[in-house]
Amino acid sequence: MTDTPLLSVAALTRLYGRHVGCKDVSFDLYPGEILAIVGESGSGKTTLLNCISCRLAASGGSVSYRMRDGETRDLAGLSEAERRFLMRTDWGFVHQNPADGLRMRVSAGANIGERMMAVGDRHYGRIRSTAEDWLSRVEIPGARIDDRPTAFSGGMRQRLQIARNLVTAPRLVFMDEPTGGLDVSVQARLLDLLRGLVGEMGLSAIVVTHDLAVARLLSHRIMVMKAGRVIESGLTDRVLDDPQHAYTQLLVASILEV
Ligand SMILES: Nc1ncnc2c1ncn2[C@@H]1O[C@H](COP(=O)(O)OP(=O)(O)OP(=O)(O)O)[C@@H](O)[C@H]1O
Repeated sequence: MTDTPLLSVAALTRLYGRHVGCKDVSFDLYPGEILAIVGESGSGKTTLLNCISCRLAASGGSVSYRMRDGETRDLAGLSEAERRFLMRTDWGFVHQNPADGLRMRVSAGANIGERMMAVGDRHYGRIRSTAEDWLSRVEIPGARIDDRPTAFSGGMRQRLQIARNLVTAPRLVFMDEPTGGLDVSVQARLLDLLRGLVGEMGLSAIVVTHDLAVARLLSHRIMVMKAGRVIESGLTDRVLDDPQHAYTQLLVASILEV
């Protein structure tokens, strides 16, 4: 990890009319760091993730990002084309529902290949062999390369979505409940896989989850949200083993319905 943050979020706020989505959220994310955002349903996790990742306009505050050339830019100042380029090349976004992050009507290989082509790769042989390699990294048999995701199980679809996102070696990956819709046994395997890949590639990630076990396994740091605000943050083990805020104590004790 370096001394310069990859991402800096300052006083980020999103209102829906008079209703608070998230308010005054500030934090830095360093290269190689995994941050989990936790909190009960409606606490503002998804709103915050979408504002940070430029999928939703903020009502106030700022997000700055250190680009590949080393320059830190305020994301609100990027042109639409620059923002799209950043999303395609330097960022990944893993949705809870794989159908939101995959193209369901094209083959598994093409789902991976498309991302490579978006960053300029045009060599068919290399694209296909890289796609094969990534399928095996996410434990999908190479023989399924020409199958569409519609023919895959939920767990396989999610693993394909992960491969599609990671194949271009993004520097920052956003994940919204990445194990959300899966059976418990499938979740555990997927988490192991995800943890291995993220660690191996030294990625930075922001993971939204209502599942503290996911936060415990994946993240270095945790931010606890309630009613749109961050009420506690710190190293994951510290926050989960010794929560300071009464709400976090309830969350950890699983007394809250999350
Ligand atoms: N499009 C919208 N219009 C109005 N209010 C919204 C909208 N989206 C979210 N909200 C409100 O903003 C608050 C935060 O919602 P958000 O979806 O970010 O929470 P969350 O923690 O991600 O919840 P969940 O875990 O259920 O997805 C909630 O009170 C929600 O009702």
